[in-house]
Amino acid sequence: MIEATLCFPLRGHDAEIDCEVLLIEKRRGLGEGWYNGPGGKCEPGETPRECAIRETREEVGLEVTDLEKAGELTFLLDDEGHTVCHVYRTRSFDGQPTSSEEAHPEWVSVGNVPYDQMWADDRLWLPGVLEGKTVVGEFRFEGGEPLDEAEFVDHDLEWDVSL
Ligand SMILES: COc1nc(N)nc2c1ncn2[C@H]1C[C@H](O)[C@@H](COP(=O)(O)OP(=O)(O)OP(=O)(O)O)O1
Repeated sequence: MIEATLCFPLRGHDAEIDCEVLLIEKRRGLGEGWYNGPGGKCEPGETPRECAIRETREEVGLEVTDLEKAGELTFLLDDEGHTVCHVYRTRSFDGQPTSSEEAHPEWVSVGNVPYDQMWADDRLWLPGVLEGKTVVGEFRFEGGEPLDEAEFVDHDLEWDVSL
């Protein structure tokens, strides 16, 4: 199974109206053309936390620290484990987000996240993660590779878990 990460840098106050999340518009690879958090696949010997920090640096040039684990998501494709994705959020970072070949960054109000331009599962778990909750989820897709062309069919979620 692929091990991957997502990192959601946050800025502003906790109130939904003031708080913004850094999303990327993915420019290549899985989920190309959709919005997501910075992230990617773990390299051999790398912890998920190290991966989230490296991917955020490589994709948008931001040095994130004090990552808080917010979720563990398993994506199944045709009943087989495809990807386990470790989700982090943080309010600590240095630098200004800049575009790379992989990603175009954009600060978005947490009340205005473009779920209609994101993976179909995101609207189920990302709002809670942006509110500060923790989640473990399993999401089933059908229709064969690649995952971003498969159909999202079903899910299970457990909130406020210890990660
Ligand atoms: C199935 O639902 C998904 N939802 C969300 N929000 N994100 C997902 C989903 N499935 C995969 N992802 C994430 C996990 C990774 O952050 C990216 C995919 O990363 P990619 O395959 O592009 O990995 P990289 O290491 O960045 O790419 P290279 O191999 O080109 O270096 O999507």
